[in-house]
Amino acid sequence: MNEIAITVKDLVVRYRKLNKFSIKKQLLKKHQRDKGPKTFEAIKGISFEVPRGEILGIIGKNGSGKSTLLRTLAGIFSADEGEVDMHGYGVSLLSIGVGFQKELSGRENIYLSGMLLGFSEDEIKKKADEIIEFSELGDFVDAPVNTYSSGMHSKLAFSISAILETDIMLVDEVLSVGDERFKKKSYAKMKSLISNKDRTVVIVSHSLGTLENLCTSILWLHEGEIKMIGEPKKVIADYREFMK
Ligand SMILES: Nc1ncnc2c1ncn2[C@@H]1O[C@H](COP(=O)(O)OP(=O)(O)OP(=O)(O)O)[C@@H](O)[C@H]1O
Repeated sequence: MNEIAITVKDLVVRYRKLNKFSIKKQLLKKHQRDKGPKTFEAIKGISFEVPRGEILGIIGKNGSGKSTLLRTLAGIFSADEGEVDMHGYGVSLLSIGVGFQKELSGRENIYLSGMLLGFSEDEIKKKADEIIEFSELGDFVDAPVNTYSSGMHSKLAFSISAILETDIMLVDEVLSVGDERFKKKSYAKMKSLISNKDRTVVIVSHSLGTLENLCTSILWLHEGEIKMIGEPKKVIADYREFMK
């Protein structure tokens, strides 16, 4: 089966650079004209394809563009140039710190996130108890999310995406969510989600050992460009050598 789940073609993603605000300059009324380009290119025209069922790991040093790429695949950022095609598959992003309405309760956010992922209210209702149980939030599930600790926040985020399974799962560094026990539990859950041969997974992580175990292919991103893509052992070995 050689079906393609994700196509990325000549993708460019830019951030707008904010003018630095300086109180000192304001006070001295010294306005300096901002020189140089107004945008920063985080992804510089990359192309690759992910076949259905593949588990693609993305590695690269800090600031190389991994999260930017993942968020573009998730549709949170849009391409400034080029294109991203998820071929009509349902996509969810497992990530810490995105997507909750903080004044709403955990339970309300389960419904909201589920609907944003394209599930019906009935489908979410059927899975809600399982999500709450997996998240270990207990009664806190009915408290506003802005009262949660960061650990509770990420446990809920993980549980929603992990229980409401989608065809394509994008995973951003959540392999280390919560305390030791939850970490083990979420890793096991990830493994079972990944083991579904129809599911396509893209994982961003700095845990090279974990990626080598989980992934069928690795993409090494370097300063917004693809340095290497291919067999996990080979790419990770070269990356380790490079990072020495
Ligand atoms: N909101 C933003 N505005 C401007 N520049 C940004 C913004 N977010 C990220 N960048 C820049 O884009 C580049 C890529 O960032 P990104 O977060 O994608 O890197 P990363 O590979 O995920 O890094 P890390 O391993 O540290 O998580 C970095 O140079 C970063 O400074």
